[in-house]
Amino acid sequence: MIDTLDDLDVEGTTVGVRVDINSPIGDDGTLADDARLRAHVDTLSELLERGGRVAVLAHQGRPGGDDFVSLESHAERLSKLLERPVDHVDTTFSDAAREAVRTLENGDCLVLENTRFYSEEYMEFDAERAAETHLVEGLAPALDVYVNDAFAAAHRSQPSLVGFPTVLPGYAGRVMESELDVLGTIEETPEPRIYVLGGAKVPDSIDVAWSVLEKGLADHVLTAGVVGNVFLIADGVDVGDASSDFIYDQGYWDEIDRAADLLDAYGDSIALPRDVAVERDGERHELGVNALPPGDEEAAMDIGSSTLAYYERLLEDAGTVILNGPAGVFEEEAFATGTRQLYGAATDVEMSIVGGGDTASALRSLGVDGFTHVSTGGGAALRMLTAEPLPAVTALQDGPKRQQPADD
Ligand SMILES: Nc1ncnc2c1ncn2[C@@H]1O[C@H](COP(=O)(O)OP(=O)(O)OP(=O)(O)O)[C@@H](O)[C@H]1O
Ligand SMILES: O=C(O)[C@H](O)COP(=O)(O)O
Repeated sequence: MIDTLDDLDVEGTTVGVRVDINSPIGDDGTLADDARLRAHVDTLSELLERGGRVAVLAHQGRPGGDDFVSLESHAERLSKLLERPVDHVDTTFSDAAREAVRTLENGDCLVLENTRFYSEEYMEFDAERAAETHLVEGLAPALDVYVNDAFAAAHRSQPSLVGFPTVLPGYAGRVMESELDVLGTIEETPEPRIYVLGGAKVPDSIDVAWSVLEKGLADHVLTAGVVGNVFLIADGVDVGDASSDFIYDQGYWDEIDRAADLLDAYGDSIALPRDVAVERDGERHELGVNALPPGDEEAAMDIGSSTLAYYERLLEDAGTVILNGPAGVFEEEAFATGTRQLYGAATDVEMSIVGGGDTASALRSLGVDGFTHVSTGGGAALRMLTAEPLPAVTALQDGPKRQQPADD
């Protein structure tokens, strides 16, 4: 059982709120897309309107990456979205950070610096050990309670996610609550249950396929995108040099053996593309798998229309469909057809769940909506869709194991 904001007496309480606003960053090093910030507006507004004193904690990027930047521009954007001043503090758990948190008044909000600027935050710990990190020991004394709204990072067992709820009373924010409501009950969703696995994260998709087929969660797994191409190769189809080289370059060659093992074990439940679309003379051109391989330069960029018809027929009988990753290179209009149509057909299923933040923004750009639930998380949603526990959720469930360090 996890406490939510309904269980929290907010007025006058200093709340550390972990959000996931890890976002695309432009060439100038500032925020380029605010979709993830918008997702947390309900939680933050509610806490502020109820008289909370809010210190926002978040990570941005990974060390060494171009998107590993300060949260200053995130704070500026949050200020506009929340329609109130939101200060940015350029440290996370120093004296200055604690002082800024302690001087918050009811209804005030500040953003602490990128948690991953400190090396401990890029490590995975068990919850007890995470509670002993500099970040948690340094900041917890200035907080009364901890709210975790960062569903999209909940598959990480990093200090800001599992350490704070070990020393402070922990609550799920509104994003976390709604994600858990839907994704935490995947085993109870209407059957038959179909998983559609597309996109380019082949190892993750094969992990999901193994897990959901082994556990009997999936009645069918439909493959598309690069995942579909890997399954075609595993089934003995020559998808051509261009697609094979792409799979090899991504380091996914070993995945073909894993896909073949999966076909041996659960072949009857796994659907493979029956045709693919390539670019020929500058246009979309469809080829049945029997007509493969295509020309040397022609990559399989989308599923074709007979695959779509086949998958749509399977979806007609589904009670629940869970989708992750696009069916093709949706960024190019000629190859967006598979994603638009397949995801469109999924909206007619009684329960339709989309896992994966990037897929969600792709769907918005393609004008497809009407799903039962679109998750804010990529890796976290995938893990939940296999009915595996998430460390940050377990830490909230377990509750504080010991007293928070004393305020000085
Ligand atoms: N047949 C294909 N060949 C090459 N690239 C493909 C093909 N099908 C899909 N893609 C690419 O896959 C990418 C998206 O895959 P990915 O697995 O990262 O999905 P995602 O929705 O971004 O996942 P998440 O939200 O979990 O990050 C897109 O950029 C798309 O162009
Ligand atoms: O974007 C995400 O999936 C989350 O913010 C987690 O980020 P990470 O994969 O860098 O831990």
